[in-house]
Amino acid sequence: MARILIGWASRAGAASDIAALLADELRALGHDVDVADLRTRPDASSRDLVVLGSGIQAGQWYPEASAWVAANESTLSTTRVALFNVCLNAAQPSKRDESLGYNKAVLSRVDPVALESFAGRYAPDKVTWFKRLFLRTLQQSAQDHVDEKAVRAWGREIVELVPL
Ligand SMILES: Cc1cc2nc3c(=O)[nH]c(=O)nc-3n(C[C@H](O)[C@H](O)[C@H](O)COP(=O)(O)O)c2cc1C
Repeated sequence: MARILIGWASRAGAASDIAALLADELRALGHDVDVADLRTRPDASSRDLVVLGSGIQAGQWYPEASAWVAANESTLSTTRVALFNVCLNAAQPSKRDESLGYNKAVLSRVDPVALESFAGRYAPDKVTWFKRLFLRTLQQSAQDHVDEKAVRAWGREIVELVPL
């Protein structure tokens, strides 16, 4: 049984839903899983695997996720880490490199065993007027691409990387 922390940062709920799906999958495999909003500054120590995920705005992880990674850099350097982001570009296979590229800033601080980008959702009612203006320039309408099967499959993949 592995001790696993899944930390997430979310605005529209896609990254937190994905974190919950991963937790469900890993618990079903018999692992000990804590799931935490990174704003609560969870403890990274004594974990066999730390899974970190953030939604993306303007090509960046959310600030609380980047801040938590910076604050825990030294613990993470001796821990197996898997990273994922959640964005709309990931819904388009032709934009996979761009989507994975949104993890770049975090990669300067951690060396993950796995890296993923999941397709998220856009819910206009969860976005402020000012940010909707930004998105309109990207021509986005309401959409939900969260793919439960893909998320659960990645969960099974990353736990295989933990020697037991
Ligand atoms: C203001 C704003 C900026 C965004 N910028 C990007 C972007 O640069 N690239 C992208 O692929 N998706 C972008 N998105 C889409 C989000 O990444 C998507 O809604 C994702 O589901 C967010 O994760 P969350 O639901 O956990 O907050 C943006 C969304 C908003 C509201």
